[in-house]
Amino acid sequence: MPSLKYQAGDKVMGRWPGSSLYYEVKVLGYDAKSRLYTVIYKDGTELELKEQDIMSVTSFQQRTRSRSRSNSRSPGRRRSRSRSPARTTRRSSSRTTAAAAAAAVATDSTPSSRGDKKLKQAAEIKISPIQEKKPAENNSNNKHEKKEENNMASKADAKVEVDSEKNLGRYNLRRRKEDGDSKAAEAKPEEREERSSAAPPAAAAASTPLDFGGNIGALVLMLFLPAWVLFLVLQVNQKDPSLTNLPTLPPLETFWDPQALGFVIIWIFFQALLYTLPVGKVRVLLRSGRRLTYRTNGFFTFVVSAAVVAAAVYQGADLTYIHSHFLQLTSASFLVSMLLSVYLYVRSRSAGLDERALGGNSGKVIYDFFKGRELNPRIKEFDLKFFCEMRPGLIGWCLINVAMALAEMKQQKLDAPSYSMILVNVFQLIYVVDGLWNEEAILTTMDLMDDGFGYMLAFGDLVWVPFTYTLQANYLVSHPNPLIVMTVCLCVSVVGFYIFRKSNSEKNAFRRNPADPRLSHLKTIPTATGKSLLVSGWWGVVRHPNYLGDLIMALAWSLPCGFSHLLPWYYIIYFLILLVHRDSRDMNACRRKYGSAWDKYCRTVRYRIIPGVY
Ligand SMILES: NC(=O)C1=CN([C@@H]2O[C@H](COP(=O)(O)OP(=O)(O)OC[C@H]3O[C@@H](n4cnc5c(N)ncnc54)[C@H](OP(=O)(O)O)[C@@H]3O)[C@@H](O)[C@H]2O)C=CC1
Ligand SMILES: CC(C)=CCC[C@@H](C)[C@H]1CC=C2C3=C(CC[C@@]21C)[C@@]1(C)CC[C@H](O)C(C)(C)[C@@H]1CC3
Repeated sequence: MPSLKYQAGDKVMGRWPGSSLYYEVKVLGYDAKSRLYTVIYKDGTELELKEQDIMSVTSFQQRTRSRSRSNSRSPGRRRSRSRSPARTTRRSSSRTTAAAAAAAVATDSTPSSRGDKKLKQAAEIKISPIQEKKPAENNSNNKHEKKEENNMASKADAKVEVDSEKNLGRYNLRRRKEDGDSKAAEAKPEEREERSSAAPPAAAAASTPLDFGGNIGALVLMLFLPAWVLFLVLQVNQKDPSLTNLPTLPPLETFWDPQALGFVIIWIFFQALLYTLPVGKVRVLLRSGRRLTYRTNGFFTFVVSAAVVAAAVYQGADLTYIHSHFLQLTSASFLVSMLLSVYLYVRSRSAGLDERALGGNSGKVIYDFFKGRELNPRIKEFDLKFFCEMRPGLIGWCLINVAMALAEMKQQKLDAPSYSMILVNVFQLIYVVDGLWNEEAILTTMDLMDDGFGYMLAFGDLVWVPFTYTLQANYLVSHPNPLIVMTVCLCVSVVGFYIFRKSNSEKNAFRRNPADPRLSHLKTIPTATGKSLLVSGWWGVVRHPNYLGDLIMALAWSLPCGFSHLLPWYYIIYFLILLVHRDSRDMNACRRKYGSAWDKYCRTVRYRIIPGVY
């Protein structure tokens, strides 16, 4: 390994996955493809580690010394750390000693005397080979596994058993059964949150295999997506929209309207202002040693926005401007999303390695620009990705829908919006308000956890969502459709929403606090990161029950538009493609994160989105 930081045979300190504990390890080799070092612990346990999880012994000692010095200077800053799954605070057990653990050093901010004691306790790790399980044991009904996992969830201070899975060279961490107590269940919510977030950092220096066909695919998408939005926006005004009846391109100057740009900017700044107000709960996401705080005041923002818009209408503002200047508003938003993407790319060049997303850190300019390099770009505490995903476009979606209802009344000379328009408005309003009400759930989604913030999300949040998700309402303005299947629409919507909400809440609650007594009936699979996977309940039916619910809702949004044209059905077709692709991206990401535990989950829960079909 000539040009590598660590050479085979080097004695170094290796971080234990999912924790902040470092152990003395010997480097065995390096795999250039996966960019992982194979290291061996003193007892013979082998693991694969990223470069940033390894440190030379000297720099480790310097770091530990300087930390304990600064800690002894500022005792007020000490805090008890319970987030690591490998961390234990219990008395030593004769069954739980390991040579590897003897070298363990806690790197957290504890004074050295206490640190030594903690060290010993942290060393209570048992390393034993996993038995190859018979297929029957892999079954989700395996009570033993369930019990073990429940213990794991409910004990922040339980001992950890490290099992080596010989065939794959991977490891599972499991708490031991007999260590039952309910400390974690009693812990304060903030503490629980920290604990359940104890996964290894998602950000890393290395990149993952390229999605979307790499540079070329990203370039094609970057050109295709705005062109497609333009196509839809022009199509929806056609009397008879169809793939064979293409719209004519308007003169270039019609795209540009400074007033429309002004409105877009005012809307974004207004949303940004509301986002910064100190209202709502503060949520914490732990990422590569950083504490990221999020203020979840989405619902409040929605209510204030609605009140301000209502007041403006009362004062004589004409919301139908949005319908009549739709093209200009779309191009203005596109311009803003482009500028934002360039800003994001430029600032990502100075982002630290641990602040970059795995997916957009390939070194290929176009691909990285598209996917986004920085995971959670922030201006001070202002999180750009979280804000863009949850505020201007999402709330703008409802504003546009209301404008379409008013435009329909104006165009069709109606005293009230049509039933079809009301249903589309109400269904989508519920979807958006639900998203804002459960805003903290977004912190466990792929976008926040794994994807960088670049063109894809900037364009998606600011252009795609507000200007294409409103297509059904926009279509109804000039294509009235008498509603004959009201009850069917309502039933489909309720079923979809129920599945969507229940499954998302189940996963979110589990990720926030695996020891939640309301989830104690669920079966889980432990993984080497310390996090577990739900294998019963909604997540035992299919691997993405939330996508299933979302798709069923999408059906309910198109039904009120009737069957005269394909255009209002475009959303469900697009959404199916998006979610199938998203599902495979997530499958790959989870396989990388959880290794054999993920394969086991997939063997147990065979279908991805639609039970019995896919
Ligand atoms: N309207 C729209 O345009 C869109 C809506 N959505 C909706 O947004 C929501 C979020 O979607 P998305 O972020 O894609 O995906 P998910 O919310 O499904 O998040 C996927 C993550 O959940 C965790 N996970 C997966 N399986 C399990 C399991 N068995 N037990 C516990 N955790 C598990 C994994 O992360 P980890 O283990 O690290 O926690 C995985 O990476 C969905 O409801 C989706 O329908 C999504 C895209 C577009
Ligand atoms: C084609 C293209 C540019 C794709 C970009 C994808 C984005 C449009 C979507 C990625 C994930 C999203 C989510 C929502 C909106 C669409 C995007 C941004 C979401 C905010 C909608 C409301 C839901 O309740 C939600 C909060 C679960 C959801 C989160 C994911």
